[in-house]
Amino acid sequence: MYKPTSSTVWKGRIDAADGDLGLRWHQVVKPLDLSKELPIGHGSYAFLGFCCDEGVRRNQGRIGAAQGPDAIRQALASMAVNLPRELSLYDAGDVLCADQHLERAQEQLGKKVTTLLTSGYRTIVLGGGHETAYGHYLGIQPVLGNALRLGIINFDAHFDLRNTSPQSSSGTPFRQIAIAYQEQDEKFSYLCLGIQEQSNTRQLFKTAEEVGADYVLADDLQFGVSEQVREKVNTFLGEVDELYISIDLDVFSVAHAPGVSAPAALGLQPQVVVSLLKEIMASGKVLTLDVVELNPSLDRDQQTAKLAASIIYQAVQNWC
Ligand SMILES: N=CN[C@@H](CCC(=O)O)C(=O)O
Ligand SMILES: [Mn+2]
Ligand SMILES: [Mn+2]
Repeated sequence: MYKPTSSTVWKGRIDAADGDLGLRWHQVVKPLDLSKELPIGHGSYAFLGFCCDEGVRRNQGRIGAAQGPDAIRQALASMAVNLPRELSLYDAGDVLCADQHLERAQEQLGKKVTTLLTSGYRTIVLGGGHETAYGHYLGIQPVLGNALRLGIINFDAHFDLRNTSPQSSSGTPFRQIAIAYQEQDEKFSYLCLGIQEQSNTRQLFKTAEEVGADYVLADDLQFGVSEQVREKVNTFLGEVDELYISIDLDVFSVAHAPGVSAPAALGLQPQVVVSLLKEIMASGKVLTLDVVELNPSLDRDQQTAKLAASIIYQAVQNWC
């Protein structure tokens, strides 16, 4: 169910003649074995893979996202090191989903996320289908003090608020979280950015309204970030104490992200997402982040994996 990362995945170009100034991420990432006692994180970044596409299978999608974490690592390997000096990168290995036991794998993911967060790391979970989000949330929840309000921002073409009956899947994580809030009689603070109108049924829009989900349509993000959208995001940021950011790669146009289960013909341009993401990361409220739904078997020349890696790079560079 858990395996520390293999050192062979972090490899890439070496600019030996440039010394420290020529370093890339594969030369500085350190392994972190979560089955042992952890050094204090001091705000360093820890990658944790969730090798799972059981939720995608249950959601009638195209499986292959279980191979996502290693494909993202390979693309991250060649990122240039421009990190603040005191911060380090760690790879905390992978949680695996065995024998279609999705719920067990999500619990395991949650435990590992809790361990990392309580030890002072900034977690970056590498999915996995979007079922990653419910496991991720299980790990965040115990870390929040009673007085702290969690906000969830999901960059996604889809609400992922499907009914959990007959079973949970990659289409249900935010419904599962909404139910958890409802059971506690607390407000569910969820903002979904990049919704494709034609890919979400009237039932999903109705559920979004019922659970109090807010959203911005992809149509309203096609030509940059308007003042209206910026205001909506800033109002949301102002109402919460901690943020969980989830980035489903199918929010991007298929021209940029072909390697996903459900590609979006009218998806977003990467630069629009990056500019919003930078502002959100700079809020000082981001606790943890995931990037999900990469299916390397559907990718084209690592295009989607490289986009995932570039998004993670931008998140790290702008994480305050
Ligand atoms: N993770 C969510 N996936 C989408 C899939 C849509 C599709 O298959 O077209 C959803 O459930 O809405
Ligand atoms: Mn999704
Ligand atoms: Mn999606």
